[in-house]
Amino acid sequence: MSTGIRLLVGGDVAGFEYKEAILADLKDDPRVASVEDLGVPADDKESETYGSVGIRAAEAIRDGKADRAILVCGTGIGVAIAANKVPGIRATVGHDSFSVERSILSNDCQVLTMGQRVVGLQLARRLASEWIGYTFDPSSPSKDKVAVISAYEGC
Ligand SMILES: O=C(CO)[C@H](O)COP(=O)(O)O
Repeated sequence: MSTGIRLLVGGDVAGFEYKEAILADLKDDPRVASVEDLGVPADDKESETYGSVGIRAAEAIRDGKADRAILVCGTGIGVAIAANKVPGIRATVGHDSFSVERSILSNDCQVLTMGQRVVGLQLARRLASEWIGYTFDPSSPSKDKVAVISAYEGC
């Protein structure tokens, strides 16, 4: 089990309700050291698109201000595309338990994304909690596979 994760939770207007639910769930999770709400805020849900939320989250991780992020938009796709534009960041949509597990154990993803228009709320909450519980093993054979991507990016 991982401990002390500095977590970001964010999304666009289409992911607002799930973002709020996941934020509330993980705020008091003992595996999480801190949770920051990246928005969008309740009083200005149209303030940002999925692109800027995804990039902001990824840049914060790249800059060492957080360890991981969970991002929600309508499909999870837009925030994943945006976060993946930041070199060194590996983001993926995850809507099932196996993919969520492998996103850490195989891919060492720092960002999990989900779609509020795709999966039910209870599944999204459960997947978020499961994801927090996985830790990448740097001695596993997956390390060298992830390193191929990092080398391409120069990270
Ligand atoms: O899901 C989204 C992007 O992947 C976003 O929440 C909605 O985007 P739209 O369909 O372009 O409004």
